[in-house]
Amino acid sequence: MILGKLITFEGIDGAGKSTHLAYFADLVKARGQRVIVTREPGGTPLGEKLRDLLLHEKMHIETEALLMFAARREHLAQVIEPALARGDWVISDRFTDASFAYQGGGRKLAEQKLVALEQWVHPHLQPHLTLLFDVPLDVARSRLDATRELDKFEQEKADFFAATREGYLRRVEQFPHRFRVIDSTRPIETIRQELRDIAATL
Ligand SMILES: Nc1ncnc2c1ncn2[C@@H]1O[C@H](COP(=O)(O)OP(=O)(O)O)[C@@H](O)[C@H]1O
Ligand SMILES: Cc1cn([C@H]2C[C@H](O)[C@@H](COP(=O)(O)OP(=O)(O)O)O2)c(=O)[nH]c1=O
Repeated sequence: MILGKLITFEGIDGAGKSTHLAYFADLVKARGQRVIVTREPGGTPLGEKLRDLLLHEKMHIETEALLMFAARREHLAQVIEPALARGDWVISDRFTDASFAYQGGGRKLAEQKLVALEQWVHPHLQPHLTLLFDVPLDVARSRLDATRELDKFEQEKADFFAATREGYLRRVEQFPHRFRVIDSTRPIETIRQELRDIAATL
């Protein structure tokens, strides 16, 4: 049974979603809600091992998609489903929309294969709310370059990220009721104000 809510954060690398995750979790906690903050790929000991492989090893695109969903299956079983059944809220740094955007959009894996995996791994569960942090590619790239050592995905070329961003925007068109697109080119404080407004409506 689902008593809690699943809220997911999405966006291309460098869009700014990690910057806002803890802030948003605190807003929800301040409303008296128990909150679990987690991430994908990862969120469990096995999932974190799979994350390490996914972010650093070269592999076939279908292997990549299958491992993303394998990590997700474990995450659902160990963390997300028990939390939602307790009535806790789960805020996840990425979930299945990332597979549609990165493996579907970026890597061009057939969408029907991803739909089949989604049907297998979580036929009934969808996020209650998904915040998509959206920025043009050049903004995301300059933010990434400024800060960190790049993993396998972050080393991809601009056309990969253009296709990934398009993949996310297609998901918004398909499921407009659960997405909020955040214009992440604005200053952090302006985005925080929008997050406060969103948290107040939950
Ligand atoms: N609205 C913003 N304006 C300016 N810089 C930002 C903004 N949001 C995030 N950043 C910076 O961009 C970089 C990438 O942000 P991060 O949250 O790690 O991205 P993501 O988790 O989406 O990959 C960080 O250095 C962060 O401080
Ligand atoms: C969940 C998920 C992530 N990814 C990718 C997107 C990211 O490039 C990478 C890890 O995500 P993320 O945790 O956002 O990386 P970082 O902490 O470095 O910002 O995994 C997929 O390709 N498919 C998926 O289903």
